Amino acid sequence: MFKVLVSDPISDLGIQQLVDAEDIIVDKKPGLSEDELVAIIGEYDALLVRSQTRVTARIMEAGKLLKVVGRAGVGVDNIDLDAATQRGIIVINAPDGNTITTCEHTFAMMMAVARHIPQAYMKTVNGVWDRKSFLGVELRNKVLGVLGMGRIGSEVAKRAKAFGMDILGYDPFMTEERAEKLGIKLASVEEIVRNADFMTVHTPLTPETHHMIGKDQFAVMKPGMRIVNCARGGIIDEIALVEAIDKGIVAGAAFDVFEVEPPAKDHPFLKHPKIIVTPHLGASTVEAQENVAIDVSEQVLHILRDEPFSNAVNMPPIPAGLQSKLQPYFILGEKLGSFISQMTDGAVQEIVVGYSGDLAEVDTQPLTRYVVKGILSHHLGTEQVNVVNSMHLAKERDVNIVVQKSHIAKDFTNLVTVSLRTKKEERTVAGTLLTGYGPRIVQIDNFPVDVTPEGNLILISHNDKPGIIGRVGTLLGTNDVNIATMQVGRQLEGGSAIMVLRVDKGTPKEVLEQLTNLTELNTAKEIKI
Ligand SMILES: NC(=O)C1=CN([C@@H]2O[C@H](COP(=O)(O)OP(=O)(O)OC[C@H]3O[C@@H](n4cnc5c(N)ncnc54)[C@H](O)[C@@H]3O)[C@@H](O)[C@H]2O)C=CC1
Ligand SMILES: O=C(O)C(=O)COP(=O)(O)O
Repeated sequence: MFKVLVSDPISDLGIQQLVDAEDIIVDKKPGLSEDELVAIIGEYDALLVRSQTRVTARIMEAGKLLKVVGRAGVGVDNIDLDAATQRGIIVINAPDGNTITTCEHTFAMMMAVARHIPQAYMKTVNGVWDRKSFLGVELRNKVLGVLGMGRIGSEVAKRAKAFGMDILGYDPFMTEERAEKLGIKLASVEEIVRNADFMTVHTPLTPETHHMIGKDQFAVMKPGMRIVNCARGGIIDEIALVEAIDKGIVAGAAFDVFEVEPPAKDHPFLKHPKIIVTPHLGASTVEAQENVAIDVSEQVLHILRDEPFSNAVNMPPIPAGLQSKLQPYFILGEKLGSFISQMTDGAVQEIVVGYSGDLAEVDTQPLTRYVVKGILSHHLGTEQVNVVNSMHLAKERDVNIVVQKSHIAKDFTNLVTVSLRTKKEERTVAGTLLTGYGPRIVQIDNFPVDVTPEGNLILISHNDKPGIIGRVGTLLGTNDVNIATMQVGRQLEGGSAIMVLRVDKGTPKEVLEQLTNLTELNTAKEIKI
């Protein structure tokens, strides 16, 4: 049974699939403080949030069972991603569900600031019939600057065209072709600031976008500009904006978000006649809330059930086509990692992963994470290591990871080779996926073998001399260790050789020691997969 904690107001309909799932218990406890969350998070496998809950390192530290933090929305700036990655907690968001809703709120704000709607409403309901103070402007034929041309920015641009606006867009990832398709002109921040009549921001808040519109930009801004921020507080410098309005540079501003939320009671925006505000309502429609909750619940279910999932924020995304191609190899990669780490002595210094054949053609980075997970799990424990933090944990321990690719895979269509270098030795295993048979280890060091990496194994290195197999069999038999299968590999008759035995249960330490005392037997290691 998995326990899911919902700590922000999230659509009931959206999380219904979690509530209905037989293996899930959902607890809804919105509005908890950090201390309250720390006190209870230990019993939960998943945490679902919106933007109110700050998911801090302390909360994740206390979340001993926590596998996933699901954000029912886009921005994850309320979640300590580094802490999550270090602890192997997957953070997912729901990036598509609130795009249109937030785009529409942006237009509501743009129209409202152009026509002074909130100010006019206040006067009217207070009994003042004032038709002189609220002369507005049209959107038609105006230049709209859009900073951040992602999902929301692009939708804003499309709709702005219907209003007859000319659009200047800035986004470091925007290509000329895409700009042309959207019917907008690419421009720099400075060009937008100097030329736009309206400006709207749709970037995440990052060190790069923090105060990207500040004193310097207001100094060269086209007088009379109107500014909308439905993205994140802090992209526009709040103090510099108030100054720019008071100097007559900016004609008006509409903000849905603040540098600190909720803003202090004496925040300069709250009483300013030319600034209109909403309390972070960009994503607040029935439709968007259902969409994001459905999306995030679906992925949380996949993660808890160990199924393929999407929208992880602290892991590079795997395109769907690649995911289906690599998926069968994930188990092979992890088993190879586990196998080699158990057969190698000493602290790991370097991992070399080789991909040959068809695998050389694709992005194998996700698969490398599984190999590294398999290796590190042996040393750090399976609870501590997963595909989110495996590369991070390796880096933290100064383990060098080298990936090599070759189109030639000897006798196999695909081959994954893993070499481990420690202070003491360097060992290698190679494996492949046999259609219909699953993962196979086909090489251990220089010895060709055919081993199914599963269950209790004993890896023996010995000299290829008559009688050795019999002696091993007798010793194990005497100690009640039943051999299920046996594989022997050698390169030269009479030379060094290896034996891989699958046995029905774990082999006691004393029996392994007795094995190494047999004549012509060099080492014996237990490997559990
Ligand atoms: N007010 C609200 O309730 C809501 C706010 N948001 C916020 O809106 C923002 C945009 O959301 P989406 O469009 O869904 O995200 P997105 O990821 O699709 O788009 C963000 C775009 O910003 C661009 N970008 C990043 N750094 C930049 C920089 N330095 N200069 C210019 N562009 C830069 C990216 O290349 C990307 O295209 C996010 O911050 C999100 O959290 C989203 C939904 C609701
Ligand atoms: O999705 C986002 O980034 C938002 O800002 C929406 O926030 P909310 O879920 O309404 O608290």
